Amino acid sequence: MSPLPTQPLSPLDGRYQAAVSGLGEFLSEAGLNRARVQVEVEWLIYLTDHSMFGSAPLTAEQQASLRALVTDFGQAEIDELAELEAVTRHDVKAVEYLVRRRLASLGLDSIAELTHFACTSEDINNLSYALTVQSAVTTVWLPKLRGVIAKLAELAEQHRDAAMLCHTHGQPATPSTMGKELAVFVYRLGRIVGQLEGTEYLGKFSGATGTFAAHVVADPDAAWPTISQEFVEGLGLSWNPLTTQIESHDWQAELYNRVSHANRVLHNLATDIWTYISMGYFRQIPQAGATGSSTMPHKINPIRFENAEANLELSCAILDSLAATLVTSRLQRDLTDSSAQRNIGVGFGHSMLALDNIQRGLGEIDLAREVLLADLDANWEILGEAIQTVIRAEVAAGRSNIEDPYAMLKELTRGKRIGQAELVAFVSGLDIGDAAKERLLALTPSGYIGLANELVDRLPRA
Ligand SMILES: O=C(O)C[C@H](Nc1ncnc2c1ncn2[C@@H]1O[C@H](COP(=O)(O)O)[C@@H](O)[C@H]1O)C(=O)O
Repeated sequence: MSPLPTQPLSPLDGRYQAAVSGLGEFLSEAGLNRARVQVEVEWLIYLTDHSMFGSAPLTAEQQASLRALVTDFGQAEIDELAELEAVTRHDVKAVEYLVRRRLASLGLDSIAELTHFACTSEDINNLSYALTVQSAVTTVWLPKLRGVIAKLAELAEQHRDAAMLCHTHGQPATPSTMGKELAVFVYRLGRIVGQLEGTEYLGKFSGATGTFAAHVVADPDAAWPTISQEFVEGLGLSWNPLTTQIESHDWQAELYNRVSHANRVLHNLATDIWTYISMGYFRQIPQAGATGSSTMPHKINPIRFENAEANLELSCAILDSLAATLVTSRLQRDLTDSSAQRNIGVGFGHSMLALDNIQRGLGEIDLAREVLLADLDANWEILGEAIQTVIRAEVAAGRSNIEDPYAMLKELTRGKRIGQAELVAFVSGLDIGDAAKERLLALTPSGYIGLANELVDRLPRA
């Protein structure tokens, strides 16, 4: 057997590449290296703009040519960095050397020694991770989540009035509408999106042990904490003033916990829709050319929701691990965070893939209203709650003397299948006020939905 050509080991880089490719723009190694170049370049521009260490501000053209190193970052830079790193055995040093090489070719040798000035690698790395994770979350993952929420909100609105038998403990229970049940997920996910929108992306820029030691020795008079704050905030990040060598990663733990929380709510959605499909409440729309089972030709399987379930679990496993481990680093630093952070994209990738499958799955189901109605009609005993509650209200209001209405209805309905006729006969014989009796006689399982449909209208408008 001849060996295969090099293969991607992760399915995210193989069969699912198209669904997650937007994340690779930021959370891949190349995305990280491009951000590292950006931070190095911006620090050079900051130092020269402030004429530090005898430098003079670069011309607008020179600044643009430096920034073009970021915007034009491509395969040539990726290959060159790999070559440089093979020698340096240090990924950030390789980026510094790449920038220095470009300075030479741009005729900016005079500022070469300001490259990576007073920086420890983490000064570059933490800002690069904050920038790339921020971009991935705000421009790729959150929009995908918002797309799923919008689709769910559309379905909630569409099925606002579709009465449905509920199941608590898997047993028939007081009905709702399918719209309201979907709206619950819209509301839950919307809250988490709100929290995610408030994420603080923190950055530190204070040298080898977070003390500005090299900075102060190089220029005792400069206001280094202010410079650090200005620089970090200038990149669109929040400044972390007090750290060891590494940014403490608390913002990352907070973010990944929230993303995991969103994943878990989506998992609940996926398993609920799967269950509704298996109950016949949702019908799967056949896709032209698709096969359900390789042997049972009749089948359409709910594979979109099953794929989502598995990938949400994988995403949580990775993001939970990151959230749990990134917040500790021995003394002033160990390198475990660096190794772990290389998997941020994998954590988001599995979630992104799940979102893609949920989005597709939601577009391939139809509500089977007749099944919903038939199920409601087969379970008149669920009106036991309505009847006992109305009797109690009548007793409280002095219009009835019935003793222990709950026990009475329990006797009639518990563990039994009661039809419309038995319930009508039972209600007709009740000694309660006329208006209440009329209300009960008019009640059907599909009409016993409370305010379920109106509750859908309480969803915040997008
Ligand atoms: O500014 C510094 O570099 C300070 C230095 N701490 C480090 N900070 C950040 N990166 C470092 C550090 N040390 C190593 N490396 C480089 O990390 C890379 C680890 O590679 P891999 O195991 O593939 O994740 C790999 O490229 C390593 O070379 C310290 O001594 O405190």
